Amino acid sequence: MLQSLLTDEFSKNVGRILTEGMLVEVKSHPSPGLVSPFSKGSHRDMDYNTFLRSTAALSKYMPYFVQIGLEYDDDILKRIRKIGFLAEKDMFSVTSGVNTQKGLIFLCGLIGASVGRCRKLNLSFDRKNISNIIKDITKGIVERELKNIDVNKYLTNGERLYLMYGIEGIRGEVERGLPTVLEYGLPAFEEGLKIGLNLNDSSVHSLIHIMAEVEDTTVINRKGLKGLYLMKDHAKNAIYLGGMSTKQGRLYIEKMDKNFIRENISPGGAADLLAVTYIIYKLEKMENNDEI
Ligand SMILES: CC(C)(COP(=O)(O)OP(=O)(O)OC[C@H]1O[C@@H](n2cnc3c(N)ncnc32)[C@H](O[C@H]2O[C@H](COP(=O)(O)OP(=O)(O)OP(=O)(O)O)[C@@H](O)[C@H]2O)[C@@H]1O)[C@@H](O)C(=O)NCCC(=O)NCCS
Ligand SMILES: Nc1ncnc2[nH]cnc12
Repeated sequence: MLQSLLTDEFSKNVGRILTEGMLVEVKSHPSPGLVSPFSKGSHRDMDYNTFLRSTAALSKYMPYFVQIGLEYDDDILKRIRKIGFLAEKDMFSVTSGVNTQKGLIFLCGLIGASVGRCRKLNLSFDRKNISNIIKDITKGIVERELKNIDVNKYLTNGERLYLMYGIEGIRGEVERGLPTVLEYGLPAFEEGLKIGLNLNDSSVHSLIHIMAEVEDTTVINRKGLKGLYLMKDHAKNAIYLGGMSTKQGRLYIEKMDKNFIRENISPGGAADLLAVTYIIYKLEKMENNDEI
C-alpha cells in the first residue's frame, strides 16, 4: 500500500503539521494525569521518551493519509485504516506494546485525508470544511461498528463501553465532525493566545475546556462513569477559576494533576483532541500563509 502512494510536497507539509500536533500535545504541562516532559502522569508503563519514540515512528505515515484524500474518491475510511494499521504496528513495536497514540493515529488519518480532499476539491482547509469532510468519511460508523457489534468476538474498550453505557467515544466524536474540538478546544486555545498566554499555557487552557466536555473512554475504562464525572467536575472548577489565565486557575490545575494521579485517571482521549485542536489551528494558518 505504501509503495503505491507517492507523497508530494503538499502532503509532506501537512504531514509535518500532524506530527507537530502530537509533539505539542505531549510537551504541554501541567496536563492532569497525562504524560509530559515533567511527569509520567497516571502511567507506569510509559513516559515522555516513549511518546517521542512513538511520534517519530508515526511521523513517517502522516503524508500518506493526506495523499489518500488527494488521490481517491471512494473507500477513504478503508484506505485510512490500511495505513493506520501499519502505523499502529510500528507504534507498538517501538513502545514495547504500550498504547501511546492509537486514537491519534485514527484522528490524524481522518484530518490528513480530509485536508487532501479539500485540496482536491479546491476548498479551503478550514475547521468547517475539515469537520464536514470527516462527517462524510465516517458517516454511519457508530451504527455499523457499535450498534451492530458481534458480542462473541474480542471487544475493544470502546466497543465494550458502548454496550455497557451507550457511550460512542471516538467514533461518535468523528461522526459528528469533532464537536468537542470545534466548540470547546479551538475557542479556548484561541482565547488563550488572544489574552497573551504562550503556546504551552494556551494548550493547557484548551485541554481543560476539552476535559470538561469529552466522553473520554480511556477514563471510563479505568475508573467507570464516576471517574468521568470526577474529571469533568475538576475541569469545570478550573474553568470557573479562569483556567490558565489566572493564578488560582493555574494552582488548581496543578492540584488536579496530583488528584488525577492519585485516582489513576489519564484522559488520553482529551489529550488526543488537544493535538487535533492545535493541528486544525495550524492548518488554518498554513492556508492563510501565515506561519509556514
Ligand atoms: C476507531 C479506532 C480509534 C479504534 O477503536 P477501538 O474500539 O479499538 O478503540 P477505543 O477503545 O474506542 O479507543 C480509541 C482511543 O481513542 C481515544 N479516545 C477515547 N475517547 C475519545 C473521545 N471521546 N474522543 C476522541 N478520542 C477518544 C483514546 O486514545 C488515547 O488514549 C490511549 C491511551 O490510553 P491508555 O490509558 O493507555 O489505555 P489503554 O492502553 O487502553 O489501557 P490502560 O493503560 O488503561 O491499561 C492512547 O491510544 C490515546 O491515543 C482511546 O484509546 C481505530 O483504531 C480503528 O479503526 N481500529 C480498527 C483497527 C484498525 O483499522 N486500526 C487502524 C486504524 S487507523
Ligand atoms: N500525553 C499523553 N499522556 C497519556 N496518554 C496520552 N494519549 C495521548 N497523549 C497522551
